[in-house]
Amino acid sequence: MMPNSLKHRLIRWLEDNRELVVVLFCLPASFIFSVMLRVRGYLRRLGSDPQRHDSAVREIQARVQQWNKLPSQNRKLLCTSRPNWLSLSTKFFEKHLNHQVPIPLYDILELDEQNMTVRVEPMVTIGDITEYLIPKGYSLAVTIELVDATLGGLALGTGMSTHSHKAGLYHETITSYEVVIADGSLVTATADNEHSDLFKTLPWSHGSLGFLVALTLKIVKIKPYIKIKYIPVKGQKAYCDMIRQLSGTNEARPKEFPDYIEGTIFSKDEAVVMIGEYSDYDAKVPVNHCSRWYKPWFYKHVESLFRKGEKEELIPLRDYLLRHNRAIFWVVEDMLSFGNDTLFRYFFGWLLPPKPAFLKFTTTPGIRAYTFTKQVFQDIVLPIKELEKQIEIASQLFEKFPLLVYPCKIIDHGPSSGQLKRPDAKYLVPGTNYAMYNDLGVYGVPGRVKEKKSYNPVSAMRKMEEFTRDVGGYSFLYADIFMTREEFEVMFDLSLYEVVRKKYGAEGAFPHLYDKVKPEINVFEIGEEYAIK
Ligand SMILES: Cc1cc2nc3c(=O)[nH]c(=O)nc-3n(C[C@H](O)[C@H](O)[C@H](O)COP(=O)(O)OP(=O)(O)OC[C@H]3O[C@@H](n4cnc5c(N)ncnc54)[C@H](O)[C@@H]3O)c2cc1C
Ligand SMILES: NC(=O)C1=CN([C@@H]2O[C@H](COP(=O)(O)OP(=O)(O)OC[C@H]3O[C@@H](n4cnc5c(N)ncnc54)[C@H](OP(=O)(O)O)[C@@H]3O)[C@@H](O)[C@H]2O)C=CC1
Ligand SMILES: CC(C)=CCC[C@@H](C)[C@H]1CC[C@H]2C3=C(CC[C@]12C)[C@@]1(C)CC[C@H](O)C[C@@H]1CC3
Repeated sequence: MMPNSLKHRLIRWLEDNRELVVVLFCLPASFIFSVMLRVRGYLRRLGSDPQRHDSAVREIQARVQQWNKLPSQNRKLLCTSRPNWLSLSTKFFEKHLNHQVPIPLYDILELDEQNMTVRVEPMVTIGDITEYLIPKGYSLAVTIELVDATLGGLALGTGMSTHSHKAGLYHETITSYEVVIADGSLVTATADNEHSDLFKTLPWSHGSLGFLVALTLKIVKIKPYIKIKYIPVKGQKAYCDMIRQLSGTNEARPKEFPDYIEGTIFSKDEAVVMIGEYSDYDAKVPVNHCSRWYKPWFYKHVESLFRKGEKEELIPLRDYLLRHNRAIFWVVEDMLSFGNDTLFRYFFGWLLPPKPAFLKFTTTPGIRAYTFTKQVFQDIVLPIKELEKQIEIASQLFEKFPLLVYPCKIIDHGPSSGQLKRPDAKYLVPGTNYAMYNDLGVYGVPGRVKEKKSYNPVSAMRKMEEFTRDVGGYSFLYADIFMTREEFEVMFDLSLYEVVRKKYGAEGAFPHLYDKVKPEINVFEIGEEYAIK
């Protein structure tokens, strides 16, 4: 046993030298961890066999049927056995309190070039599908930027990308879900079959309605490059108006929209707006392999354009899609302040990013409390007409820049059409059935924490959530939420969801959505304890 004084000295040393610990321990360990996961993925692919899909699904059905035979007092609620640390959520849903069913479904089942769809098993990752589709000249209509996200997790959570002003949220690109429901039967839900109610409520359901065993997604034709134009803009109104105009929010809409739109807001008054188009090689435009290990972090490169001025570049498509991977947007900056220094990049840049799964795997209760009290990881879907207000409130509450803005179409599917409330009529784009929203991404250590100014994470986040509810927005549910159940039910429309839960026997079989996504820790208690007074 180590004496207490020595233990405290060691902890103190680790805290005072934490960047050294990140470089000498976290990054190499995370790298080895990633290699091990890659080898596991490779071995899994070697033994993969799409023909086995039906028998694997029968096995899942059999397990659910066995669960049904258990005496009711022994029946814990169902969830998948995917370990928590693999999931791209900041929370640790308490799987050990549930009955876990393995979903060993990792195969791409069928590419249908006629109908421009791909049928996949739910555990296929964004990394797998881009490796498969891009060489064939396709990509998903909404390709999320994190290689580890699974296509099933995104379907039952949500997803968005810089193409979402055209394609909408990820679930708008799903044409069918194959689901094992609570009695063990297999149903296929599409927009217009007898399970259309299930189809409408599976997005944002987080595994609270059944086990997803396959899904079919729309794909789009691509070109090898994205021709990207960076436009540095000064003045809040100027950059907000530009993003709205480019994404087609205003009545006077351009005929053609850019394929990709992104805004990175560096201060209240400065942003770089990026527009990208699919492109073939063009000798007149410089090529930037921006995802290579020695290249500046993407958002730093973008920031440098304030000095250099407007610019056009060709980025190979995969490099573009993974442009934010090495710095996890700007999350890594707060762990490693010198991570973007030239020398570090050339010698150690290949060690980045620390794998989110590794960060979760090594999270102790103390780190978990630290992560949600002294850091903020939030993506919030808000009406783009309120962009100025969003920036004002987020910067007041968190003092954290950059902020990420992705425009996103929210389609009005009519009354009671799923968990997403209908967009308010005042936000609808005239002459269309959709409103233009945007993701506002806030990531990292709030300025107030860095400067040791008073900061209460719970009241800050609750103010942000209140604003979100007031304007009819939605919080991404991978992130910590601070809402009570009543407030949650104001943000989301659970009317059809509750009907579907009853109809498909999910009540008493799967946890309720709110219970699935609320933080596993008492945020109010811990938030108070850690608040900077
Ligand atoms: C061993 C280790 C593991 C880490 N794991 C994660 C992780 O899982 N997720 C993540 O987002 N970042 C992780 N980090 C990075 C850490 O969160 C960053 O260093 C932090 O963002 C620093 O912010 P700051 O400079 O504002 O901290 P400060 O405000 O200066 O930090 C406040 C206090 O908390 C301590 N502290 C900070 N981070 C940790 C931590 N993770 N464990 C224990 N004490 C800490 C600091 O040393 C300091 O005493 C880890 C760092 C270390 C050394
Ligand atoms: N750009 C973007 O849009 C991004 C979005 N995200 C978010 O990350 C999450 C996706 O991460 P990922 O790690 O892939 O997914 P997760 O493992 O976090 O799964 C998300 C939810 O879906 C459930 N689920 C997953 N697979 C199945 C299945 N086959 N059957 C039933 N339920 C299932 C999980 O339930 P269970 O707990 O039972 O496993 C969990 O509640 C989403 O919430 C998404 O919103 C993350 C990064 C970027
Ligand atoms: C661009 C959009 C729409 C979303 C990007 C979301 C990401 C920034 C987050 C998704 C999962 C998040 C996690 C973390 C940081 C932010 C995300 C990558 C952590 C790595 C933060 C540190 C914790 O210890 C583990 C988290 C895992 C999930």
